[in-house]
Amino acid sequence: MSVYRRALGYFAADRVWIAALVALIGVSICVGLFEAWPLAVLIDSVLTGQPKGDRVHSLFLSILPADTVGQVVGLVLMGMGLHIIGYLAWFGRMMINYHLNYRGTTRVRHDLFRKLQHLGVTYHRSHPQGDAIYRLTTDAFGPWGIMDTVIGTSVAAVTLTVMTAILLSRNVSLTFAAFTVAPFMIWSNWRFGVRIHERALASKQVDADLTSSIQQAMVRVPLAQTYQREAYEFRRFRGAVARSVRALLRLNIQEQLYPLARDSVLAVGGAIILGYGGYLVYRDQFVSPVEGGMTVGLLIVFMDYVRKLWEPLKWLTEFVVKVRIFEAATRRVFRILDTPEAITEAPGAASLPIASRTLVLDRVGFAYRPGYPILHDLCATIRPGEMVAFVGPSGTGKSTLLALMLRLYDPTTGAVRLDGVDLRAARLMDTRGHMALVAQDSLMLPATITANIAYGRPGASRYEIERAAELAGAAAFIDDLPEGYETVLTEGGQNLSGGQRQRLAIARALLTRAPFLILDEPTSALDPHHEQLLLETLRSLRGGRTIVLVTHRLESVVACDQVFVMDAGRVVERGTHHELLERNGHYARMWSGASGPPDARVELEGWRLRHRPRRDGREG
Ligand SMILES: Nc1ncnc2c1ncn2[C@@H]1O[C@H](COP(=O)(O)OP(=O)(O)OP(=O)(O)O)[C@@H](O)[C@H]1O
Repeated sequence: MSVYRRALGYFAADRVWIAALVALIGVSICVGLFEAWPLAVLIDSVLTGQPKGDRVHSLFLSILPADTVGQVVGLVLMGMGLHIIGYLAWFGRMMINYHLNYRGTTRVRHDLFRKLQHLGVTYHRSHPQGDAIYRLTTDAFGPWGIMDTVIGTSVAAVTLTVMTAILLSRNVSLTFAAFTVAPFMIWSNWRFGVRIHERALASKQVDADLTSSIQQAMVRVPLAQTYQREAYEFRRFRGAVARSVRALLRLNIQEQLYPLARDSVLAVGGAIILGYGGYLVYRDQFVSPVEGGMTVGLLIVFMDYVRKLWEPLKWLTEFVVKVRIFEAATRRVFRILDTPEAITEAPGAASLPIASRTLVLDRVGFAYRPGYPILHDLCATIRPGEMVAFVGPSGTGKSTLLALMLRLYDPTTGAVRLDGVDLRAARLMDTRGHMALVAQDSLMLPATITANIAYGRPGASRYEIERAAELAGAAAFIDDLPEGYETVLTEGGQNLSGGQRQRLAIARALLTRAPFLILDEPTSALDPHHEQLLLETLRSLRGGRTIVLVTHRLESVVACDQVFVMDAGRVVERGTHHELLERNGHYARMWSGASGPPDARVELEGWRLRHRPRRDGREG
């Protein structure tokens, strides 16, 4: 029950609209019940010249003029009026329905989107993107589905009860005759209505799979070309399209069989009413006339009601299945909303205004999975304005450590502190506001270069943006583009080279006012010329900003104030480049592995910088 209550809670703010909807539904029901009566009154009371004494006839006749022509015209106008009122009520209902649907679903989507944002990397790295998209686009309608089904079924129950009461009050045996088709109506509703619903959902799911498979295939085009797997990729695509077509065909068959079944049952129902009702009219009007007996007008009302039985029976039949489907979608939404967030802000978290601060890694340990630690007992102190580097073999936990500095994860043991404040006790926005990260993959947005650089500081001036681009070594290539800073990047920035993307990512970080610049392999895609430019920029920033560098290019760390050498998740050495060479340990071995024998390394350092092969001085 709590799922239903919670789902309906999304519409609590729309009570007035729901009340208006209920009122309009009431109008629709009344119009539906009275629609056939003007014709019945015309035939039974006006054309015969013998007004019937029952309440409905009396009601109609009381508001009509006394003369026959006036009554005929009045009844025709009433019939038209009822139709128009019925249509207007229907239109109002539909508009309120859409309105409620979109308002409620928008609230669900807002909650879901915010939650997906807060769930952060831990969640997103372990769940496919398509899953989040499906929940946001399709499952988000679940709560409205529940609301709609509850309203629709309640209306159906009321309509059916009132109709049955009216029919019974008119003629009991004909009412039973009318209801002989009800089991067939229920059966065909069950058989087709429910199936259509299920198959429509299945087809939507297959369509979602097709979309995501197309998206993946487009991403893989270069890979497929490189490894000549186009035929394989086409087979995958063909398979996904075939599945979609099969699902649609299965749906279409049911959609076309349904009206056939419905019309057949209605035809049988109409025939029963016409046959048995016709006999009753003949008996009560011609064989042995009886006051209050069956009349032609009443027969028309019966025929109309039998036709109208279909809709409420459909709602009642489908209720359980429909509501279950929407309940399942709603549960999928709530499951995300109820997922505990790995990183949360402590109640009363300390405010940490943006400023240069000392960053301390205090015996930090970390494991992605319990029992499999990546980092062990790691200590480091990074003072304001320093340029430090973490180096070490691939997979030793350097990027993980940077993620801990941004509080994308919390340490399993120990603490990361800014000026002595444990990041877990500080406001999350404040912590992250201190750090500008250039990650290994330079994520670009499908927007202008200006917008890409200014993403972390939307209010930056044109001068500041151009200055950041210049410092990152990106200004020259941007100026060479026909549309310069207004060049629109394609998805993922694929219309730029890897090195150009990397320089834009660096410009983006430089533009922020974050005191810490955290760079994960910032020169991996840069040519020697641009690598040197960047290192000069970093050196010039030293003192103003604290720079934390992760790199495999040891030339980049020569000028660092501290170099932390990591191995298997531990800091095994620390010091300046020269101190570490003196120690002749891990670092010295890494250096000699990269540059030659340790004793030749100082000379080599200068030589390598001078003689590195130049490819294209301007393109990374
Ligand atoms: N999201 C994750 N879930 C589980 N394990 C992970 C995750 N991210 C990284 N790892 C593992 O953690 C270890 C450290 O990875 P990390 O990326 O921090 O290493 P690194 O030193 O930065 O490597 P490289 O120099 O190659 O970038 C690796 O064994 C990696 O497989």
